[in-house]
Amino acid sequence: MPKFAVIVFPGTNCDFETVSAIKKAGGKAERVWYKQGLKDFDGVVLPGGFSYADYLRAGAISARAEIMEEVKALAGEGKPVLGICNGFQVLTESGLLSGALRPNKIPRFLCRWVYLKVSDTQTTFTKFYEEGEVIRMPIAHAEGNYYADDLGKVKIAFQYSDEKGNIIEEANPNGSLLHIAGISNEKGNVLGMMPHPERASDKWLGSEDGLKVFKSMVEYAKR
Ligand SMILES: NC(=O)CC[C@H](N)C(=O)O
Repeated sequence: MPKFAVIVFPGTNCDFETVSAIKKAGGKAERVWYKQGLKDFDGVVLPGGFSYADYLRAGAISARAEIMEEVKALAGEGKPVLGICNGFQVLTESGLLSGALRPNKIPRFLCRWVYLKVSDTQTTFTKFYEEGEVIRMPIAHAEGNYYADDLGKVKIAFQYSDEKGNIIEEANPNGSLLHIAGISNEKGNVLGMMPHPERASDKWLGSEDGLKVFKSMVEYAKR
């Protein structure tokens, strides 16, 4: 059974839920304090939260922690690396994914449910979805407005949409370029997303649409 490290920085707050979601998806998962090493893991998840209280820019300080060198090495080996919300911010700040997460268009913290269209089912984290599938999960961020000068090095995995999958202005909560909610690297083994799939991993949470992100990742890591 593949084993995943869920990295905890000072201020991370979605680590326990993320561990539960990975376990529910059939994997093993452990919380790993950022000062610990990353030995014997088949993949890494950088969970959401307020690491270093979003000081400077969200994710900027965590991205410079030593453990990120190990995460880069692991990504280079083709292993899965998933960044959720603050984790996505850490991935762009560390250069593992290109682009940046700017403050939301209306500069305030947004906490609500959104619809997403699955735009790419070829990544390590989206294989269990159908092309164009519309899913529902929560967002909770102040800096989620994805921007990149050049989209040449990324693939769009998730886009904000309406209930029917239409990519319209009103469905974009934060002003992100091309309504981007999640992107991956070219290989598809590093993915960052602003919405929280772990908060949509059980019916009693209001949706279990996010579970397939973890199932896809676990299945991939079994190979
Ligand atoms: N839920 C989160 O991970 C929040 C990320 C970050 N603290 C922000 O507000 O943008």
